[in-house]
Amino acid sequence: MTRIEAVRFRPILDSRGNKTVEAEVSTESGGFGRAAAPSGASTGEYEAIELPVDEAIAAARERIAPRLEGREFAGDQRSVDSALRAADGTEDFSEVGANSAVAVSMAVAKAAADVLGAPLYQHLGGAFRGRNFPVPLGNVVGGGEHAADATAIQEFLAAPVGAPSVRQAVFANAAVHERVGDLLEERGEAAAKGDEGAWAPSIDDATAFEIVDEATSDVAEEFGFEIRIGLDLAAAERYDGDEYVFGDEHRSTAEQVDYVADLVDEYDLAYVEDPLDEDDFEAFAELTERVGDRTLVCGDDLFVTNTERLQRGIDEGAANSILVKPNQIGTLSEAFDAIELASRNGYDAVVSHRSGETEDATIAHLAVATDAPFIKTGAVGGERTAKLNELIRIADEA
Ligand SMILES: C=C(OP(=O)(O)O)C(=O)O
Ligand SMILES: [Mg+2]
Repeated sequence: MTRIEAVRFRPILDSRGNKTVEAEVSTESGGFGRAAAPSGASTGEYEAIELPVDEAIAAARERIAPRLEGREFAGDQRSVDSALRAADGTEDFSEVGANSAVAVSMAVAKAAADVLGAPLYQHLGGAFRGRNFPVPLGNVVGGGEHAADATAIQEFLAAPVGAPSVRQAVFANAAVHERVGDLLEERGEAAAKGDEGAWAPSIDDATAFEIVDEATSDVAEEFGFEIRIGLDLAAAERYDGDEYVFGDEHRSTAEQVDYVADLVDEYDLAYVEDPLDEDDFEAFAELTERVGDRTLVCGDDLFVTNTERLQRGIDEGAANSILVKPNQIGTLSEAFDAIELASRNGYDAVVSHRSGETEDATIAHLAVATDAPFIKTGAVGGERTAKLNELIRIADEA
């Protein structure tokens, strides 16, 4: 296995036009990997810390590069990720920035795959991976922290659970997105797009449900397989410490549980992410008890890809699914650990993009490498299709 020779950093643009960290890793044998950190807008309180980009890069040059260059082997991802932890020395990567750490962690994995001459998913997951593909959850209408003056619920997702292939699932989500656009136009609702490429019309959540329900039914009929609806309520952003405030609606915690449980039944939801506040394991557990047999109750801000928080959730029955965002925790090894802990305990992992993204397609490989049952990475837009098209390519070649 080959030693890391050099680690370089530069600021590049993300999809919101903000600066983000790109890392490049080269190995003594000529292997090369490049990766970039994504960035959230509706970030969880317990996520690893994203530092201002120039600060993160300066810290990484000073603290990360010397610990890896000439010392670590590219193929030994766990040792590399431990070195990143040691270079930082905090629990939350607040010294070097989770943005620097995750960019390096992913770039090292790509360099190691390059050395092997194997696709990244195979380096990460082994020779027997590449047969199963995640169901892509496609954001078709949204607001919340991702768009101003749009729906209160952050993401309305198409969930093509009946698709016979990942390619058909990806195309179906794009078709739902297009159909939603047509329906909005028919209603005279001019709509811009939010950060993830979803339509961001100035309509209330009830109207969005009508439109997404119609669009998913139309496209399901056209494609000939089942397409359900999922949601990311991003409820921590809507909880004021006393009530949930979604548009004009104010709800107590008990009312929020009732509201989401009713939505699950009314719209046959396949998936509800962050339906409740990130500190309220108990209310999560109550909702999961009520609807967990027929829908995925997924923790994003609740778990922040952190195995300690996930273990607490498992112990308390708080959910049955976890969102996995490598930059929430800072290393690929720890994202892997979260997925493994989840699957050992019957939790479905949903590997996820962030609202601020780049062309980096690592998460597509991560999902295939871990046999994750779902991936959430938008429906349209170049930084989203980078991952979706990568899935199609992997499926083609695998
Ligand atoms: C992808 C999401 O958004 P962000 O990256 O803004 O946290 C999410 O909340 O699931
Ligand atoms: Mg979320």
